[in-house]
Amino acid sequence: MSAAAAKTQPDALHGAPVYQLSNVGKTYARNAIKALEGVNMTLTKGSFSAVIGSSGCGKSTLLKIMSGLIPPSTGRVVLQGKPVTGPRRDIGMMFQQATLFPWRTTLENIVLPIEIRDGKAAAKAAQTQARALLELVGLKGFENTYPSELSGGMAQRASICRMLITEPAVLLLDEPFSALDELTRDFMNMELQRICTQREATAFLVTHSIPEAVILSDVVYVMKPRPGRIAEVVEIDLPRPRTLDMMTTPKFGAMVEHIRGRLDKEAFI
Ligand SMILES: Nc1ncnc2c1ncn2[C@@H]1O[C@H](COP(=O)(O)OP(=O)(O)OP(=O)(O)O)[C@@H](O)[C@H]1O
Repeated sequence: MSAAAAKTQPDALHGAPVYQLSNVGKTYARNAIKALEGVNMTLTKGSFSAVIGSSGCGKSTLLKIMSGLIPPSTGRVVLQGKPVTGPRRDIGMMFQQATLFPWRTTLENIVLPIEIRDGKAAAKAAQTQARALLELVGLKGFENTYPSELSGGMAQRASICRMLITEPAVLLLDEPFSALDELTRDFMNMELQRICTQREATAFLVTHSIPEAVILSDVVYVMKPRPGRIAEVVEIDLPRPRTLDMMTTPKFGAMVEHIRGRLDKEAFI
């Protein structure tokens, strides 16, 4: 077998289970498309997982079900011991675009989830925490800046703060840095790793990039389409913290090649 350890169930991750998906399936009633079938997955505390697969294999459907935005047709999703039946406070999400409100300062954008949830006074009280988060992501001094004055990478870093302000148990990341140039994206991925490690966050990333999945993850789920399913679970046993230098090592290359070989051709970038 190649350097990538192909297994049906990862055993290097012994943390407490945070997210548990059992036999999750989804058939869209409108067109009877079976978008997902028999998905079983356990994310453990502090682990970083990525899902990779060709366009239309069900990645977004999986993320929507995990976040409680849509219900599964079959199976169960349990987060921190409670079934996910709708959007939840302990789930943080991040998307491709930063989606900051242009009329609010960086600080005001970051405390917005608190304001929506608990009101203006709570949002004001959360400003101290927001300032600490801005420092964590290297945006100290940009508290009163408006989004139009931030670069793409800075805006995404502000989005990370907005996601973290509610202290979610899990981070669901839908290609958060795909709109950024390659250098910024690599840098942001290392930042993401640092933040996740520091906060012991459990993260789940949807990506089209095999190297990105490998450099960030403890486990990579390879999906196949029609019906969308997990074809293989690949454990990534590179040491932590990961560094960009690792991407040039033979071991990293072997893992990328292994996953590439498991994917349909249209998944390549
Ligand atoms: N709301 C919907 N109604 C009906 N069919 C849908 C809906 N959303 C997705 N599908 C179908 O379900 C399948 C999986 O779609 P999904 O968006 O989950 O794939 P994906 O892996 O995220 O794709 P991409 O990488 O292109 O974003 C596709 O065949 C798609 O056409």
